[in-house]
Amino acid sequence: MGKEKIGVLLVNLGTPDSPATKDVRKYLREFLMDGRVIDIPAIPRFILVNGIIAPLRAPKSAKEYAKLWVERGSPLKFYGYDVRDMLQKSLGDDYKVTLAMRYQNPSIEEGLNELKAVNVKRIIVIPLFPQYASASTGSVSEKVNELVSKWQIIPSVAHINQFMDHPKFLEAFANNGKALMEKQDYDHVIFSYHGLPERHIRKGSVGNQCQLGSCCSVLHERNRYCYRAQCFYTSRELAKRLGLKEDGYTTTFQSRLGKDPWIKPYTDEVLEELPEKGIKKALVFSPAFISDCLETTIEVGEEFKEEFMEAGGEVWDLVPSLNDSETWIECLEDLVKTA
Ligand SMILES: C=CC1=C(C)c2cc3[nH]c(cc4nc(cc5[nH]c(cc1n2)c(C)c5CCC(=O)O)C(CCC(=O)O)=C4C)c(C)c3C=C
Ligand SMILES: [Fe+2]
Ligand SMILES: [Fe+2]
Repeated sequence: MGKEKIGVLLVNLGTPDSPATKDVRKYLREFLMDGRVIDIPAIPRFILVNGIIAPLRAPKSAKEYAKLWVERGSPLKFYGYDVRDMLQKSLGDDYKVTLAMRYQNPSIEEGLNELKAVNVKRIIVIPLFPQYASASTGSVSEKVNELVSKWQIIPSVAHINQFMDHPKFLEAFANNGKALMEKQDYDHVIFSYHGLPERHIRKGSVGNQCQLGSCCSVLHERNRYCYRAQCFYTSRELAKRLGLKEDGYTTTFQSRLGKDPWIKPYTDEVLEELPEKGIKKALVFSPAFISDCLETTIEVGEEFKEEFMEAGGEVWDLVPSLNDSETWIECLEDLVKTA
């Protein structure tokens, strides 16, 4: 009998199969029909997603995806494969590493089946989201549990549910920022995270103690899975590594969808006010994403840049994501080995 392996399942959010409107519509439908993403009852959700959001949004999003697409496809996916291969190489033959996407392809079912085929004795699931949110991390864990629970033999499964405080994660992002800071002086640094409806934070708040205000500026035992508090914590830790003073950076939230209030401050509102305060050269991090994707390259790198320039700004530089950096692979290796 060969030596039993440990399985590692890396899971990112997902991306359409192509930038064609029909594929983007299919992706949006699967994504937004997840009850952890649009958290309303299934029938109104079905009507909202299939009757309004997916048909209206798909053509516009498809144009954005066309700008993002390169010869190898969507960065979220091709960097995912590169990272899988690099991690497999550094972990060696005692492990089997697979990549999956929560929505579309390669599916979580395919990823798990690859691990089942080599009869892994244990599975370590790493949702590729630095900060915990029910809509991202929680959804991946729920899907993995649902699928594995149907297996005849259920292996032990460990879920890594956040890694925003891992020293290698912070070092990898800080290094990418420092490389730009060596070439250019910036007036201010913005840490722009994916947003969430405020309701999601309230629902996940232990004892309803989150007021969505300054309470999130301290991370402690009771709020340690508050997404907003984890984002502020990530900014503080990155700021320390970059040598920034408290007034040298701002934490903001982007990518609102729908009319409900999302967590504040909003990136687009903050950036418009910066030039009149004398902040004309901005460096922008997107530390909720481990690889370049639509929300970083297009939304931050192009759309926000245009808005900043129109408001009187001069420099708006996006820090590249972790992608296939060595320090990021070391972070993943350590997460696996200490799981
Ligand atoms: C960082 C983790 C993410 C959380 C939390 C999250 C929540 C969330 N997202 C939407 C709606 C959309 N997000 C879209 C793209 C997108 N979202 C994440 C990550 C998180 N989302 C990533 C990595 C991406 C990019 C994927 C890529 O292919 O590059 C989109 C699709 C793009 C668009 O049409 O603008 C939507 C829609 C909601 C509603 C939500 C929480 C409630
Ligand atoms: Fe999203
Ligand atoms: Fe909070």
